[in-house]
Amino acid sequence: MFVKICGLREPEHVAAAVSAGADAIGFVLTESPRKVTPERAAELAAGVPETVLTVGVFARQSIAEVRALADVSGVRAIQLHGNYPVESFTALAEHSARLIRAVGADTAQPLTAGAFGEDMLLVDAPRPGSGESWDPAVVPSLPTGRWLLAGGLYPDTVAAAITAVRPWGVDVSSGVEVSRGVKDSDAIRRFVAAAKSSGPH
Ligand SMILES: O=C(O)c1ccccc1NCC(=O)[C@H](O)[C@H](O)COP(=O)(O)O
Repeated sequence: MFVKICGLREPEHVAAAVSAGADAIGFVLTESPRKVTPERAAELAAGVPETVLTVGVFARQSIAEVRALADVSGVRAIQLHGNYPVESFTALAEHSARLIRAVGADTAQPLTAGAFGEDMLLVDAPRPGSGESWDPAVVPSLPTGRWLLAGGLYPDTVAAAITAVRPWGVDVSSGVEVSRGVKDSDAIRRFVAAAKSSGPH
């Protein structure tokens, strides 16, 4: 089970995620209580093993801005929220080896992992980073393949969610926080352990 911990802002929480066995860590480079500067993301990512994917999270920014922020931060992957067309992914594919396409579970589009050339599809609540969950029963067809379940997951609920929808991976932000934008190392460890013990992909 691939596990991404998103919205990290402090070195101790990066260390907690990496030592717990997270596969990816996210830095929010767009408007959010979790926003960090690209320079801060670069500091936080320094020393993170290459086996852990560092992800820059973007929403409704121009591709030129995404490129510029990704360059300064040095993230190894780019996560795009906000109905970007396939051309945006094509343009960024030359820039970054790994792309994550984030969509709301309420999208009218088919949930097909890889349809835009992305490495992973992230199916999220309509309001990203809100801690709100969504009901898989209202989605006509869940994806197969490399897709991440996100939205309102917590250390105590992630195992049941994995059992219910069998994603390839999971992503969390609010569920490992003590207050909005403030992460908790113990919750990060508990989340990773619960997700990893829920079996393979
Ligand atoms: O986290 C944010 O504040 C954010 C802001 C704007 C776009 C995306 C954002 N987060 C993206 C993520 O990958 C979150 O981890 C994902 O939406 C799940 O969030 P949560 O429900 O809080 O666990």
